[in-house]
Amino acid sequence: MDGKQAAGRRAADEIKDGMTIGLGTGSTVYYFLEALAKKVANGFKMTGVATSQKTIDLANEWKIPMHALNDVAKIDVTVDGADEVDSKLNGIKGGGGALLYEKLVAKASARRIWIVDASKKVEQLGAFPLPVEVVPFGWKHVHAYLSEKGYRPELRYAADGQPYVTDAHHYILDLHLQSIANAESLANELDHLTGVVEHGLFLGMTEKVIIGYPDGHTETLEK
Ligand SMILES: O=C[C@H](O)[C@H](O)[C@H](O)COP(=O)(O)O
Repeated sequence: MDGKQAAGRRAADEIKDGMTIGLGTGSTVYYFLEALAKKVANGFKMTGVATSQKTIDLANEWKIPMHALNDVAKIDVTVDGADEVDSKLNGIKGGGGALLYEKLVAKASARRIWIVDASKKVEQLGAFPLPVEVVPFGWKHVHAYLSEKGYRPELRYAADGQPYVTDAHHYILDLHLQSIANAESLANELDHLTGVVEHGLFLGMTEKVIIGYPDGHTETLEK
């Protein structure tokens, strides 16, 4: 077992029969979905709302019942991964490119739980490159602006050498900041920048973080 598996399995214990559950994206969420699929196979009733095409594909393969976000009135709890988490439960997400749909699903959720391994715990956010989702039209001008600000943006590429395209058909600029002194102010700046659709700063957007360790034990941080 690794830390991701421990956290993913532990999060499945939080799910109650009849819930509508936001399903995050990534390699840690994979283990949560695996545990959820076992519950469903044993007769557990639930509805999932996915945050990416990758998660829809996995859920379909594992016969987890799904609805689109527009088809549910509310989500009881969302379980998602994160790339970095600080002690105030603020985080960076979007390493897998799913930040926009993840933020939409998180905002529609009554409760949010993040599942991570211990490597994701940080003193200060920013060593992980901050993903910024931008519209392809004129993206070079947004890149130039962010460069001038000293944010060291880098266009994300896919394995085929083409720009990485998100599920919502946007590009991603990863900001190589090293550390973020004032996350609120940076989030506010990015929120108001024309051409930016969303960014990976998730501030005050989770109530619980489950940290998994290689020996299988977990630690929970709560607000
Ligand atoms: O866009 C991807 C998501 O924000 C993921 O939840 C995040 O990148 C963590 O992924 P993983 O669990 O694979 O490290």
